[in-house]
Amino acid sequence: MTTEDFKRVAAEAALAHVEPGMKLGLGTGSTASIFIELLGEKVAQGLDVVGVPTSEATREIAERHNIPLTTLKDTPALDLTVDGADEIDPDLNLIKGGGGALLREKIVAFASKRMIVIADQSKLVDTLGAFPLPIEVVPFGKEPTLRAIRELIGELGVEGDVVLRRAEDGCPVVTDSGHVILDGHFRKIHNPKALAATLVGIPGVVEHGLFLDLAGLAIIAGPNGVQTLEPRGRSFADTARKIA
Ligand SMILES: O=C[C@H](O)[C@H](O)[C@H](O)COP(=O)(O)O
Repeated sequence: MTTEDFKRVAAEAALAHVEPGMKLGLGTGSTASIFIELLGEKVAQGLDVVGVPTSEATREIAERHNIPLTTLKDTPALDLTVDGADEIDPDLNLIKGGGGALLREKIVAFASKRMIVIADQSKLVDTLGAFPLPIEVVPFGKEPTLRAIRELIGELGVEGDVVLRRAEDGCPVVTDSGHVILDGHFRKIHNPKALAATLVGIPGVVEHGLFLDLAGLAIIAGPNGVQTLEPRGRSFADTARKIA
């Protein structure tokens, strides 16, 4: 089986958690896209759900599969978000944003009672950080923002450089919300909470790709089949967030 097959197996397993009437957060990326495609098949068979896309790319995919969509304005509280990740640690802390959708992904996950992360086994890590950490910043003043990030993470003892993400044509990648992305090549993030707190305190930083205490269940597929992981010491049921 290929990585694509594993992604499909994980996405299929996540479908079992979708119930009629649910309001869903629809993730972004290749794994989430497979989930959306499979969800579309269920919708075609009569499943009644509504979704909030986490990116314009996901909106297009969901529309193509005739999944009814809503907005956080009309539907501010969601039942479940299903999304992929770039890295997943044993506490189900995540790095997300490899595709640049981290801001909307985090807003949607935070508006959801529960979040399931789906992935192939290669995304499991002991310590986050081998995947560059995306940091979404306002274009205005991105140079001093970058300098401040370098300086303050240095004080935290986090090593590695932070670089502006560019597209193939050399231009900065611009997110759906009109921001740019800095990628932090930290190799190992030993204290994700401290790093997250430092980053959000820097003017110009809109969001970062550390998703801490958001995922309640990881569905991981690999050569040995599907494994489900819960955050250490908590069951998926306990992770339900109290939202309006
Ligand atoms: O911005 C992109 C998202 O955070 C994706 O969920 C993440 O990059 C994983 O994508 P994929 O399933 O394609 O590996």
